[in-house]
Amino acid sequence: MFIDRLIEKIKEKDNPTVVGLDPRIEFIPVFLRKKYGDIEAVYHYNKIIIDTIKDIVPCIKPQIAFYEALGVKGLEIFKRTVEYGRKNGLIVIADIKRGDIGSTAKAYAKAYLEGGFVEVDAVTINPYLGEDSIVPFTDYCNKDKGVFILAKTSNKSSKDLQDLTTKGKRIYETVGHYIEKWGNEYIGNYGYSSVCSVVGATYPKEMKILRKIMKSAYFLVPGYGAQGGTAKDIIHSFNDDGLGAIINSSRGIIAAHTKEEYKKIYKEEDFHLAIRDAAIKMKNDINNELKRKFN
Ligand SMILES: O=c1ccn([C@@H]2O[C@H](COP(=O)(O)O)[C@@H](O)[C@H]2O)c(=O)[nH]1
Repeated sequence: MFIDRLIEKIKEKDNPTVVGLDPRIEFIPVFLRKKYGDIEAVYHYNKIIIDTIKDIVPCIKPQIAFYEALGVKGLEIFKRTVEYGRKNGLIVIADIKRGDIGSTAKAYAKAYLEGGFVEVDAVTINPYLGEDSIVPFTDYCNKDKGVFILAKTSNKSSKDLQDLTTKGKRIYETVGHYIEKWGNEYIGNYGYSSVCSVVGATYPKEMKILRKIMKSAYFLVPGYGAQGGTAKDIIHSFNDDGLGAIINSSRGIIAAHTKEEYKKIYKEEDFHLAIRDAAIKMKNDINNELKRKFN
């Protein structure tokens, strides 16, 4: 089951974090761009990142937008990146945020969870269209796949719709109840479901509320680092068993080498060492906070 595989990887690496592979050309060191050209360099940059973090991190989350923006070649690089990550033992969550009527959702699910385009371990889903747009994806939870459904997103405007109150509940709370219900039939050995949730690091108060509503949904928590979320902010995404969440950072890790503090230490050819340092720092910061809370 997807959720058991995810939890076992997190335990094996003692690391509840995920590295977001959201490449921008300007992050890629010039020596790689010169060697491969701007677009192909994206693949080699990703490959070096995967080689650099695969022994410490359980999971990667490539964001499809950054590959689509590069055209057909970009999509091909997305596919090769996913395949390279999985071949190297990493769990891959494709951040595709799909949401459409059931018959179309079925095609999206086939594209990503059955290998029509590329086979990943899990995808992100937007629940705005309701249950019949979700079921074509959750059906794959019986086939070792996972689904992460947006509940409270990390962006400032998430309040516009998600914080509205209807029937006495915020929309994000209602979504939380639905996610818990949709996940009931896919509970694994650790008591968590392969139907998971997305909750932004930038909303610790809402996160605490959602943790109470969703007892068995694992949380994917974006918004750490570049968007301002800290180890203290994300701590309520975890349950008392020390499980329940995986925290994402994209720019904060894959662009670490562009920050002054690392530029001082590493030359361009060693950019991957800055990325590794940043990934280890994130792991330690979160684990220290977890120890403070649960020990
Ligand atoms: O609520 C959400 C849902 C998804 N994201 C995605 O996560 C990463 C965050 O990137 P950073 O560079 O660490 O800010 C990106 O792919 C978003 O599309 C999110 O930020 N918030």
